[in-house]
Amino acid sequence: MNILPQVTDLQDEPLAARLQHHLDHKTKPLGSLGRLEALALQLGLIQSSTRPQLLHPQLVVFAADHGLAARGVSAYPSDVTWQMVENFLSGGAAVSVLARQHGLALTVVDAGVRHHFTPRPGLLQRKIGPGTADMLDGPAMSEAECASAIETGCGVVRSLPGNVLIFGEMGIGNTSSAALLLARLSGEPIERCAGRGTGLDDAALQRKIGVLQAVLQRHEGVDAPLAVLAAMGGFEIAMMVGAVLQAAAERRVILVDGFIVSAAVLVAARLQPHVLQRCVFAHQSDEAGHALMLRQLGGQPLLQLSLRLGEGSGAALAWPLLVSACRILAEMASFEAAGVSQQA
Ligand SMILES: Cc1cc2ncn([C@H]3O[C@H](COP(=O)(O)O)[C@@H](O)[C@H]3O)c2cc1C
Ligand SMILES: O=C(O)c1cccnc1
Repeated sequence: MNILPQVTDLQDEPLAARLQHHLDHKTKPLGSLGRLEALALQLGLIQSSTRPQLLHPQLVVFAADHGLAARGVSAYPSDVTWQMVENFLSGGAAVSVLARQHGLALTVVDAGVRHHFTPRPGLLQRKIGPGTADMLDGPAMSEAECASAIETGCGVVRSLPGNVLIFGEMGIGNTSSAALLLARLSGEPIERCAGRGTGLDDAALQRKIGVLQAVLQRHEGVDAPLAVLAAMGGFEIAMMVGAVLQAAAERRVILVDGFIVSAAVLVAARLQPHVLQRCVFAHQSDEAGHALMLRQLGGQPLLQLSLRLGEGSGAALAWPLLVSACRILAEMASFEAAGVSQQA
């Protein structure tokens, strides 16, 4: 593979101090805007500015199918992947509604759905293959396919305008991939990483865990992030790894959705740790394993709404908080300017 995008350290003590000074002198008790203040500071550091501005936010949904889905790890059939892609494009999915509500440009990327789509606006055809292979039999994808997916993800980000990327995904079976990536990269037992996904009952969840255990055994000794991604990832996840690396290298803000997007961030962060400085974690999904994933990433989610959908829905819901954080920095008066008395 060509060289991965390089992600530099954003640490800038003088700028952080200036941002904190601005926040501390706004007309409010010290620290009273809580997490919004930390968010404002992070956005300022990403953009190297005391007046960060969010321009042309792009919501990008990566979609692909998974060979492992044939093993009964999801409550829904693989056909739902392409059917939901059609639904995203015709405007009827949750993420379509939320993108419309918030004025977010929505792009769907076919990273490897087992279906032929007719070309249309809003759809990028970037198929690596017709779904991954069954990872119980061998690697989900070859190293060449994995590299191609990562490079394609980089290219998708390069082709989009603006300074904010909001990532979402669609792919029946992909909570399995995400759980496997978490288990192998963190060393945590699969029982702590895997969840009900689209809504498995207790018995089906136990069967899913059994399948995932067998997958981990099949790929025993595979530890390097890119090898783990090829063995147990998905085309949409690998493409998101590239997209995250590229967005981070360009110092764009990355708004992370739920469990599956977080798994892509986990892989990207193992390759380039400073990626995490650009990531805002939108919410903590109800998918079991996401809390553990966020701990691994050192990420504090903005929202906790018991969502367990994916698509980028949680990220779209968190978007206005980023806008508010920027506007607080830009528009709120200081004690001095407003003539308000400071702490006694
Ligand atoms: C109708 C429908 C819409 C969805 N939108 C996102 N997902 C979510 O569910 C899938 C992951 O769960 P699992 O690993 O159990 O298959 C992903 O496609 C994810 O985005 C959906 C799932 C369904 C059924
Ligand atoms: O958190 C997610 O992204 C998620 C959870 C369940 C199903 N699909 C996605």
